[in-house]
Amino acid sequence: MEILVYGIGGVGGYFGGRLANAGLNVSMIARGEHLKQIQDHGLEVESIKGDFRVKPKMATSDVAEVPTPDLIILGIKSWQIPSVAAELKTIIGENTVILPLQNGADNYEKLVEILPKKNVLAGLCFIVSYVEKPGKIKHASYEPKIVFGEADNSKSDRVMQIHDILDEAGIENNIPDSIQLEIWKKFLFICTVSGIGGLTRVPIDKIRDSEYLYKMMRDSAKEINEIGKAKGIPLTEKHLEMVFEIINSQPEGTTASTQRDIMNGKPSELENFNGFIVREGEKLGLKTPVNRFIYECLKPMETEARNSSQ
Ligand SMILES: NC(=O)C1=CN([C@@H]2O[C@H](COP(=O)(O)OP(=O)(O)OC[C@H]3O[C@@H](n4cnc5c(N)ncnc54)[C@H](OP(=O)(O)O)[C@@H]3O)[C@@H](O)[C@H]2O)C=CC1
Ligand SMILES: CC(C)(CO)C(=O)C(=O)O
Repeated sequence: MEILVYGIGGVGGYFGGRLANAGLNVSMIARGEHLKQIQDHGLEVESIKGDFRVKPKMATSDVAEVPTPDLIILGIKSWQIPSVAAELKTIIGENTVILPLQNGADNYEKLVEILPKKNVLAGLCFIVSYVEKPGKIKHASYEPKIVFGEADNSKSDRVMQIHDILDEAGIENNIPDSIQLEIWKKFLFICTVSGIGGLTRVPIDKIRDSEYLYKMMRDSAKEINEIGKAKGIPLTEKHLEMVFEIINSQPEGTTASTQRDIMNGKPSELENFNGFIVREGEKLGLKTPVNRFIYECLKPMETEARNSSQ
């Protein structure tokens, strides 16, 4: 099986690295100094699950150079999906399967606006990892896991085959009964903590310590839950409570990856998180005042981050 991992950051680098290290045919799309280091010295992964260095079958910045992939794993940020999907359209084969691992609730929908539905799966992942320096990925904490499935949640031969490959590479994975519910459960958590975390610029324990901010976080989560429900996702009050159990059990100092991007003045997934909730609320006729407040407060900084990264 030919596997292409597009985007060798925290997520693509860890999971792509594990697959390559298991001896699978993995090609990697990276760029700049990171690509050069991977080409010259292989990809280094320092992980709480064991360190390794691996030479992928190919590392390039040009998708046209890679063999037609059977499986493409997307390790890019969610706002990069439209441009990357347009690029992939030129190289996929009849049976290529594309697996997105991004945070965000509408990555599948964005992909199928550009790519044939039959080529696209839905998915997400759990890990805390990042590019420590060009050529090196650091997996700092969290038991890594991929959750994925067909859009109709059928246990097709191809998802079972991917499940076997992930198992072979020692990557914990799960094909749930409803991938849409799993995506929204994670989104409910990540959107809740990232927006308010990015705005207050403090870790989760400091937000928990403030009665005012904790209530604001709950109100934000309630709005996200309502939007999900209105879109037909079987979210309930139980899911809201589960998210707050997770929030309440996070150790001191915890920040989410999107919150860190916001705090570091980098382009972030703000548009795909709180911005998405605001726009969906408008479409559905549901008010989202807390998410709008967070979004509008962070938007000028996001615009500046994007302008200065070009
Ligand atoms: N990191 C984490 O711990 C977790 C992240 N997630 C989610 O996973 C997704 C990916 O996040 P993460 O891995 O942290 O992001 P990173 O920024 O670490 O990785 C994205 C990578 O894609 C590369 N890339 C983007 N466009 C191109 C291109 N055209 N050509 C070549 N390379 C490209 C980037 O390169 P460059 O740096 O040059 O732009 C970067 O190396 C996000 O949706 C995030 O929310 C989910 C769970 C945990
Ligand atoms: C919450 C966590 C660490 C789980 O994978 C995550 O997705 C993120 O920080 O982006």
